[in-house]
Amino acid sequence: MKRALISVSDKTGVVELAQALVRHDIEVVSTGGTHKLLADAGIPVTNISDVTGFPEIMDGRVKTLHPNVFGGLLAIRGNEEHMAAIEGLNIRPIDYVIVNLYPFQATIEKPGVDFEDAIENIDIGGPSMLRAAAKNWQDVAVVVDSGDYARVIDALDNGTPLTRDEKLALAAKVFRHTAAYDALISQYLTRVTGVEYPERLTVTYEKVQDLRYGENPHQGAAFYQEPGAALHTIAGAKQLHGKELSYNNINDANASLSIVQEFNEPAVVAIKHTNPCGVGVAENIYDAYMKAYEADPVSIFGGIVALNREVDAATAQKMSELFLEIILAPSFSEEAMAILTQKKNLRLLTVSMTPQGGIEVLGAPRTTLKVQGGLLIQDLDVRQLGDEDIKVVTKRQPTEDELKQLLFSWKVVKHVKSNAIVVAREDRTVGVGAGQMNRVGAAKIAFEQAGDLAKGAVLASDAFFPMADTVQAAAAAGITAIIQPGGSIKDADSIAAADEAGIAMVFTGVRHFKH
Ligand SMILES: NC(=O)c1ncn([C@@H]2O[C@H](COP(=O)(O)O)[C@@H](O)[C@H]2O)c1NC=O
Repeated sequence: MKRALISVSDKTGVVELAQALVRHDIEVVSTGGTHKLLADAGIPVTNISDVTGFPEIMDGRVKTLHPNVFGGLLAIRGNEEHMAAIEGLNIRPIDYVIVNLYPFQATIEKPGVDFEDAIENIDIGGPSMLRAAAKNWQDVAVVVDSGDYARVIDALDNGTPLTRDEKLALAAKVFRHTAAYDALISQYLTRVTGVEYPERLTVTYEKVQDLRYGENPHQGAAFYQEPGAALHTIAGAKQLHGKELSYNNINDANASLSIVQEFNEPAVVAIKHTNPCGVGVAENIYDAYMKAYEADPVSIFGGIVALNREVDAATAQKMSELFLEIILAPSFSEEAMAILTQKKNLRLLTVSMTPQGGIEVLGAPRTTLKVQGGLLIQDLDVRQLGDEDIKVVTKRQPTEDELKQLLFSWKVVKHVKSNAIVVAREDRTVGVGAGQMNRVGAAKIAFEQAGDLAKGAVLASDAFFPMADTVQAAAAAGITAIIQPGGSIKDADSIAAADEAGIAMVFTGVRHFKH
């Protein structure tokens, strides 16, 4: 008689599976809680203690860890020595293993999780059984995912046995599962022990969805999320309407979210190719949108717009006049939904607006960049300016109004690809120069876009000026105040150029490269 061992924490669907096994004369063996559930459902089930000859001990820390179990799992059926060994010891083969693990992830995601509770939720016996069965995959069908129960039931009921490929696929799934489980434990303990950049990086991501393609149609792609990805991240966003998100949509929406989360006041960000083409802040979301729109009415076309307040009817109406790929906001009013859902292709996403770098389960938020043969990983750039960072280096002090505009432009320039220059006026960008190989080139693009609006505007630069040319160009364009990190050996030249033009310039001592 064949044997199945069932030991599951998540008991979804397990009664139906056990019924099918029993229907086909397969003996079911189970551990405490699973045994009780199956017995209560009227299913004949053997207690694991009758197999091991031991009671479950130490609050379940040891229940299946026994040669009578592992011999039955690991014996290669075609190996005479193996079979003689287990037979001599009165160990019976186990042909099916259905196991899922203690809920470690759910435990560490509980607010204020207790360390002892987390440790107790590290499953030992379950992964051991899964790995043993998966190693012996040709002889043991191993099921870790309740989504695979239907196929096992079908195999039994319809006489379509699991194929070699299916059994190998089930085993591969097990090793992905146990590897991810251990990765999560190691990440948690890495955080608890305060190790910032461990000697070995063990991370795990879960698939959210396959994507139609990557950055270009000839590239395959999928979207994965961090376990417990928080609600305020793009992975935690909820899609209310529209076509499936694309690779570029997700990347752009992420960029828009990162910028809009910089602001506490009502703010709107329009994004093209991960760079902001318009950012506006105001007392209400409609005005903020109009500022972001007017910043660059050309580039916003086909763009992604993030708002940090509920989208109301008036703002929705205005946005519906344009072709946009995505609108992302904490919420949409009913009227706004009625207006925007008329646009079939427009994607509507809700995301909570907790500032970036908010609650994280597995430690400080980081950014990663895949390079050939490796991975660059760094802390997220969440450095905010304090009063102590602002150093006026020119003869002229910025006015209060200029300082406000400088701080606004500084928040934006941090999110623009380097070399980055942002030209801004009253709480809106008017020119953005992104991703240029030289700084003055980025400035020229920003001035050209700003046109006459550059006169009397302010300028932010993500890194220092290597020479005075950008300040001279700014003076010619009519810029009145500049914010930049400082730190060039030629700072004195830039300061002199600013003084000559009557420009007020502040150094922050903070650089915001973004590549
Ligand atoms: N210690 C052991 O020998 C052991 N054997 C199985 N488990 C786990 O116990 C859980 C099922 O327990 P129960 O059937 O009592 O509800 C499963 O998640 C299984 O992975 C064990 N628990 C933890 O390590």
